[in-house]
Amino acid sequence: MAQALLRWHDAHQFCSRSGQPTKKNVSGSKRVCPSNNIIYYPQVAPVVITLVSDGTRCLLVRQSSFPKGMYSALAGFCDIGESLEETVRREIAEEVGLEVDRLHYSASQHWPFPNSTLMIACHATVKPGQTELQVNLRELEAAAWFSRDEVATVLRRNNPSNQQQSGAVPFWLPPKLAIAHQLIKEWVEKPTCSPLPA
Ligand SMILES: NC(=O)c1ccc[n+]([C@@H]2O[C@H](COP(=O)([O-])OP(=O)(O)OC[C@H]3O[C@@H](n4cnc5c(N)ncnc54)[C@H](O)[C@@H]3O)[C@@H](O)[C@H]2O)c1
Repeated sequence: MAQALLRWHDAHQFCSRSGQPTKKNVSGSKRVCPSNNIIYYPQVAPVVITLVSDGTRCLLVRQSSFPKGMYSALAGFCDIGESLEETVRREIAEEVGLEVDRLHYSASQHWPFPNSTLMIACHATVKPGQTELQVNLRELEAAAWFSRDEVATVLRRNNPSNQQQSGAVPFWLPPKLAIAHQLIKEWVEKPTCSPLPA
């Protein structure tokens, strides 16, 4: 958190209107341009992270930038003018070609890597008959459905070095501090996170 704020100050040394140096206030909560009094506040970008389920399986994805073997939930930045629900539906359609049936909020987290984001975690369901993936390979390296048992096993042994030794688990999940981990754990532990359509 402190590092994220320091990085923001470092990147906002000059006023974008006057080009003059900006000044940090005493608490570090903003910067002001002395020549025109424009105030700059630290920015936080909203990002939705969604665990998609078809009722019995969940969808995990990987990007080529992820550490080797790691799979996670689907994340994406909110575009200007979008509601969180619209972002979730758009990202899932764009990245894996699925249509969201139901959606509910789980939790949120400030994530400072590499810049400040507010992660908004949700569970989404798709209809059981509509689970065929069309993976957007410009965004993702892979995406696949995993059963509750498979994910529960990986969560129990979620340490990449353990897995290299045992070779028993084919992938691993984000660490506990990441909201992606909490979202996946919640789905494994609470079957109500993925209600089937009535
Ligand atoms: N805490 C967690 O559990 C967790 C899990 C997954 C992702 N994340 C974070 O969520 C963020 C987004 O994840 P991702 O996988 O989409 O990331 P990404 O870094 O792959 O970004 C995807 C694309 O979004 C665009 N982008 C970058 N910054 C943007 C901004 N401020 N506004 C709009 N678009 C922007 C860029 O074109 C980028 O290529 C990253 O910062 C990532 O670290 C956190």
